[in-house]
Amino acid sequence: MAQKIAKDNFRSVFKTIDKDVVRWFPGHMGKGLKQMQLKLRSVDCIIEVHDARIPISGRNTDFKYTVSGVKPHILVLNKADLIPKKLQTPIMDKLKSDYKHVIFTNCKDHQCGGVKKLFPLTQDLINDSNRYNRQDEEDFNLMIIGVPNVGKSSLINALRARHLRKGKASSVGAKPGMTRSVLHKIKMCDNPLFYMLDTPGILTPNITDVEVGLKLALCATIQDHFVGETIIADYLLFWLNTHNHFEYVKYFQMDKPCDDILQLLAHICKIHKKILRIRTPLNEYVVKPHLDAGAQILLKAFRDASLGKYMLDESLL
Ligand SMILES: Nc1nc2c(ncn2[C@@H]2O[C@H](COP(=O)(O)OP(=O)(O)OP(=O)(O)O)[C@@H](O)[C@H]2O)c(=O)[nH]1
Repeated sequence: MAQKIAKDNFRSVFKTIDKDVVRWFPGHMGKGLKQMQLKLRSVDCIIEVHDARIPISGRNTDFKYTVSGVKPHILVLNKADLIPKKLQTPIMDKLKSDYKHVIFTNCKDHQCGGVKKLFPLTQDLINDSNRYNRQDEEDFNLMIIGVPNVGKSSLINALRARHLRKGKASSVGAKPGMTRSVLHKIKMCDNPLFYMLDTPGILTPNITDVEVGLKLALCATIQDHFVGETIIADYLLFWLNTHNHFEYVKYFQMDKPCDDILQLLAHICKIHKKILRIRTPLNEYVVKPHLDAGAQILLKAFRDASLGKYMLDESLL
């Protein structure tokens, strides 16, 4: 009840920023998309990876018209360990008109059922498809696509560990934009002979909806400093409050929920001792909370699920 009363005064709309804040489409992404299109003739199946925390928001719909269409296509929703498991079926139901084949994976766990299922499904879809110019080829080429930082390299490594017992072929990074070398061909499996074309993460060039852009930022598909840690943290607080997820109150040892990001960040700085000492022109020191450091702590707690497992598109199901 206390939470209900507090929430009545909270924001119901997030309206602080300009659309341009979430627009980020570096040159290498445009170049990458063109190179992917050129390689399509030699591809037998497309594996599109997306973040399971935003299964509906932020998928690059350009893929559908440019690199996909006639080829078998599987949507892999990775980082499934970060969302409540019970949401997997409703998500598949919601996506079924766009994607016939959806698999949930957790690349942190090589025994994960989704990683095990992926290649048998790929093989079935290729067998049932028209390979056009590639009918006589004995090897199968897969292309992995997706927006940055959704775990494409991690999935390649997990599949290679499973099918080839090999170590890392693709570098994994916590920051988006790690994979820039365009269209690396990587052996994935001997029998059947599968190769994977690794591609750089490509964001949709026109993020028209600010909330979609902020969800992409919250899931670290856009580098934090392009949007600003405090703005992303503010959106997280807004999202948690509007979806009645108040686990942060206990996690950050607060008395009650709050809707003011500066108040929350100041509190986090206090308990984590993130304080800045600033010298004044009069040679005196003032102390103030290191708000960016507080925002990073809050974002990290969301991203590693310490605050709880959340699926940011839950109201779209
Ligand atoms: N919790 C969790 N984290 C994951 C999973 N898969 C990948 N990660 C993490 O997500 C981050 C990005 O992983 P990458 O594999 O580098 O992602 P990518 O899509 O290749 O990134 P780009 O090269 O930027 O396009 C890393 O910090 C990984 O450890 C997963 O299934 N669960």
